Amino acid sequence: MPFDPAVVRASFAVVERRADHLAKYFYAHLFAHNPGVRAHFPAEMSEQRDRLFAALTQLVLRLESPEQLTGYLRALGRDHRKFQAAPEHYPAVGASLIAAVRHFSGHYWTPEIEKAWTEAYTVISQAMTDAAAAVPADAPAWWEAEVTVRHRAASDVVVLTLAPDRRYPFTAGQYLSLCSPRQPQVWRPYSIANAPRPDGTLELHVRRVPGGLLSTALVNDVMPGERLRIGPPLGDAVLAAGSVRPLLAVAGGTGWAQIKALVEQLARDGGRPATVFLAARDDTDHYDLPAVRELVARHAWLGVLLAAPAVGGHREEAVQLLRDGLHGRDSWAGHDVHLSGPPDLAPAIAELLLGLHAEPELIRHDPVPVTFNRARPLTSSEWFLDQRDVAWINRTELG
Ligand SMILES: NC(=O)C1=CN([C@@H]2O[C@H](COP(=O)(O)OP(=O)(O)OC[C@H]3O[C@@H](n4cnc5c(N)ncnc54)[C@H](O)[C@@H]3O)[C@@H](O)[C@H]2O)C=CC1
Repeated sequence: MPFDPAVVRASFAVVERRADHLAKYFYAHLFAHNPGVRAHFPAEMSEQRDRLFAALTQLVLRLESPEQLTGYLRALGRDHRKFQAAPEHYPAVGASLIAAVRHFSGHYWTPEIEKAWTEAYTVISQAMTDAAAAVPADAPAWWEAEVTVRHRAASDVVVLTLAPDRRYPFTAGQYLSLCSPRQPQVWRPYSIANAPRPDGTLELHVRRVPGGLLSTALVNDVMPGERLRIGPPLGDAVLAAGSVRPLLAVAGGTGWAQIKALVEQLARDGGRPATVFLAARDDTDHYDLPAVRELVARHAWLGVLLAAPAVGGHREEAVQLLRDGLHGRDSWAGHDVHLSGPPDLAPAIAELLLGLHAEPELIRHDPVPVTFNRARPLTSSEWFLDQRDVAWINRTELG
């Protein structure tokens, strides 16, 4: 490896708590030095700030094992064609990223650190530009897709059917990114909720997120006949090739979308024992029950357990119900495990299942977004003041 990941990580730890300021500085630097790039970003930048910057820094910080990231970076590079990202944009973004970290590092910044960041970023951008360049010239950077069906499945959830304008090859379990002309340049990921269909249509489950630009437009405003833009399929939380193991899936909320696609694919493949836990905030939040019942009625190998408290139940109650349900079995050894839901679900449920003998290499889920450690003290004096549990020596006991 040309650079030392530990150097990069240690240097980021110095500035991590100021991630908000870093992100602002990063975009200000990028747009000031490259005015043409501004048009590639949404008009409203507050939500965007966290995204690109967080994604970038997380990539740099995870570079310990570039071979693990290779597939991901390749997919990311192909996906970025939808932003009309050109090779010349990559050095511009890298320069602004490094300028931001340098600015907030103060006297901690050294030529060695700068070299490590530069080399780490080069590995990432090279992998992404190579991947974009390797895509056949006639392959689309994005697809146009018409909304053909819109079904309000719960007060804040819609199930959309999209018809892409060209063949859209994907594997059940993958997700795509979506953009509406109602919110230009705002791309958000959604799981494809079906196995590939002969008519090529795609099902998406969208919950309105408070303050969410795209989800609000999709749930409130988008109507059949409207056109959306979709990026290439992403993600590798697909069924293990050739597996005959029984399957356990845990879905929270609209995380059901991904699991539904996997169940459909299992059915195509002839079926094998599958247990699905479907968790929701409360009974009324189970939004796709007719489809769930139909799948269960049709496939004897499929069992679905609904876990949701009565209306008015707390989130903790919902989480506990799911945990109790999974504890209903002493061992999940030998199961292919798929987890899909809010960001904290996969790590929490994976940990619980490992305690119930699930095998780590058989657990699959989409990457979990990492949040910055804003609690990290800025200076050594802050660190000292932050230590609430000072282990004072109790002289009477000593005596
Ligand atoms: N729409 C889509 O295609 C997909 C959405 N997602 C994600 O799914 C999430 C769905 O959000 P909501 O419906 O608002 O979910 P939510 O926050 O209401 O959670 C749904 C249920 O999951 C369970 N749960 C949540 N966290 C848990 C934990 N730490 N341990 C155990 N159980 C837990 C609880 O039973 C909870 O009621 C979003 O974060 C979305 O990004 C994931 C994959 C696909």
